[in-house]
Amino acid sequence: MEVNQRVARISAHLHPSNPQMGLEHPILRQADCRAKGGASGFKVAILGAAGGIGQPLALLMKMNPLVSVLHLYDVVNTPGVTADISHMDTGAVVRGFLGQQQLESALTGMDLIIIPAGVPRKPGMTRDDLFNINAGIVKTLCEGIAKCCPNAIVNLISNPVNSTVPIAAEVFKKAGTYDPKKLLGVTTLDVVRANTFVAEVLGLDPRDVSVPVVGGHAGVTILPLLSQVKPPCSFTPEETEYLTKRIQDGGTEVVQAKAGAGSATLSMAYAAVKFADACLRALRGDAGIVECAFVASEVTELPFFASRVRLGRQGAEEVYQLGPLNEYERLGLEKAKKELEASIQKGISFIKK
Ligand SMILES: NC(=O)C1=CN([C@@H]2O[C@H](COP(=O)(O)OP(=O)(O)OC[C@H]3O[C@@H](n4cnc5c(N)ncnc54)[C@H](O)[C@@H]3O)[C@@H](O)[C@H]2O)C=CC1
Ligand SMILES: O=C([O-])CC(=O)C(=O)O
Repeated sequence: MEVNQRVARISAHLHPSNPQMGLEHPILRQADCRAKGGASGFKVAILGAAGGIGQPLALLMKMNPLVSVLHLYDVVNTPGVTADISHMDTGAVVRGFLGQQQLESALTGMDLIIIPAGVPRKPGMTRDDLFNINAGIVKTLCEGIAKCCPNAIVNLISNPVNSTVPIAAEVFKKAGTYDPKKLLGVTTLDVVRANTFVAEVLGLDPRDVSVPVVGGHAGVTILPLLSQVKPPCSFTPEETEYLTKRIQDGGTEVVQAKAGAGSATLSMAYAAVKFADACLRALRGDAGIVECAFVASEVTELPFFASRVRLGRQGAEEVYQLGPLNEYERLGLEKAKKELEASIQKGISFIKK
């Protein structure tokens, strides 16, 4: 076949959102290459991929050997981010999608959807102050998921997580696609921080420390269970107070340090990849994978709660009880539940109203 004919044929097969489209490469076009791509592994989409979390998250997911196809969706800047990341010499094939009209193409066929879309906090704001903007964004994205990939596992990062997870659940219920096991609010950053701060106090390597963090993802709803730290250890009342507060205020610490330039992005991308990788290993069939996440729950009287969950092919296949709490943690739990109840209700009402 003449090169010109071949290029014409291949151009017709290029995805309309391919960021390479319009770039005139000499003689050989991208789709003209012999690589098949996506032969084995999972298909992952990041929604909000051009943002502060989205970009490093995309970078790290492109490095994950379990990912065969990586879709990057945002309402701005995905062509540049996609072109950039697609040059990394790792296995995943990267495709970019820009704007609402390409949302369905971005979602179709995906196994795992990670959502860091939405506005971040500025100093003086609570996560709940983001509700008015982010609730609508999460609703639209979840409507797309219900339509195009209703069986995908969803990792929801957008704040306020305590309300956006109930919003997503209501959207899926309305569409008749809700599977509570597959909707997971990402609270891994709380665990990552807790491991780091506890390791600092104990003089250990953070990689050797595991702290369960339960409840939710905002202020007092973030409840580290310091009585259940592994390796087993004990804390003075002062250490307990310091650690609990620092873990609960970890997000605000970063928001203040960034002084108006957003909230945690790099540590969040790290945490999101840690969690997404656990979900992918579970999808592959690995046994014994346990992570904390904000999920539909019967652990308390609230319909959603963060606790340790066992991940499997279906998502959060088992939600673990909290285990024995000390007096400090019991008091913390009561405070957490009060605030959580209102945030969950706010999310549900946003869709039901
Ligand atoms: N769960 C957690 O532990 C954490 C959650 N977050 C939350 O993650 C969210 C994102 O934070 P950043 O990346 O720092 O914000 P950012 O503003 O840097 O990026 C957000 C991205 O979302 C995109 N976006 C806006 N509307 C969209 C839509 N309708 N569809 C797709 N994309 C859309 C924006 O264009 C932007 O690229 C915030 O809500 C933040 O509060 C942040 C840190 C930790
Ligand atoms: O604090 C924020 O707004 C972002 C966030 O959720 C975190 O860093 O934990």
